[in-house]
Amino acid sequence: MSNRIYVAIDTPDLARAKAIATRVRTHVGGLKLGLEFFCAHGAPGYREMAALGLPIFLDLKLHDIPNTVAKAVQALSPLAPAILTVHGAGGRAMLEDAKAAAPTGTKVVAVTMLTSLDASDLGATGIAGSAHDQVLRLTDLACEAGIDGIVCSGEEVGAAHARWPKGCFVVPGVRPAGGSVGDQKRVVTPRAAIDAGASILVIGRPITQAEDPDAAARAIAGTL
Ligand SMILES: O=C(O)c1cc(=O)[nH]c(=O)n1[C@@H]1O[C@H](COP(=O)(O)O)[C@@H](O)[C@H]1O
Repeated sequence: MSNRIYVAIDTPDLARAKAIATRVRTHVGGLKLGLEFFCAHGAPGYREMAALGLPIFLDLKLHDIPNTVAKAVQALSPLAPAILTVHGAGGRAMLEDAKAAAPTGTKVVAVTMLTSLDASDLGATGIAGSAHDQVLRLTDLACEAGIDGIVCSGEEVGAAHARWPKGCFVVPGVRPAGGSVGDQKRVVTPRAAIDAGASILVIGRPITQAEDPDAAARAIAGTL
């Protein structure tokens, strides 16, 4: 089975982004470029990273009215990312239109509940109930909208996968045992996420902030 780790290249520094990607490339299955990188470098930076030869996960977490999201996805289409994120909370029509606008080879996945949030954060936004319930609600919505999968934490991925066996399940908020969690709140180990049904692991700081990113990526891949 191919390597399921996408390393999150969260930096505005293009030279550093390339250096990290080049160092870890043999131990990961792809690169994730998110808001920090894309706001700094846009499509030209994306293309420089894509030239390194690994699949690219473009994580822009699009969330707006259906027409705006569909036009944004269309504008990104020449980049043909392997995976593209939108927010599930954007609603069914937004998800359907995002998928319709995406190129055939691009998986569109919906963020359910950010891994940096817990139930009390959810309550503060006016949503009662547990993280588990919220993730499953948005999993059903994503499945019904006909997109390719969801993003959730390792705590919910087992239940979400059981509900949607053919979905693609992206799990960030992953930490090797004992690793610093930083701003993440719903965290599991890489092995636990895979055992529970994750299709793809997104791992950033445990690799990119390590003294030796190459060794860190190799060590994590070795646990899978
Ligand atoms: O969509 C994502 O990738 C994402 C969703 C989510 O709920 N939580 C989350 O952390 N992410 C991303 O996953 C990466 C996690 O980075 P680390 O916490 O450094 O491993 C970041 O690039 C986040 O933007």
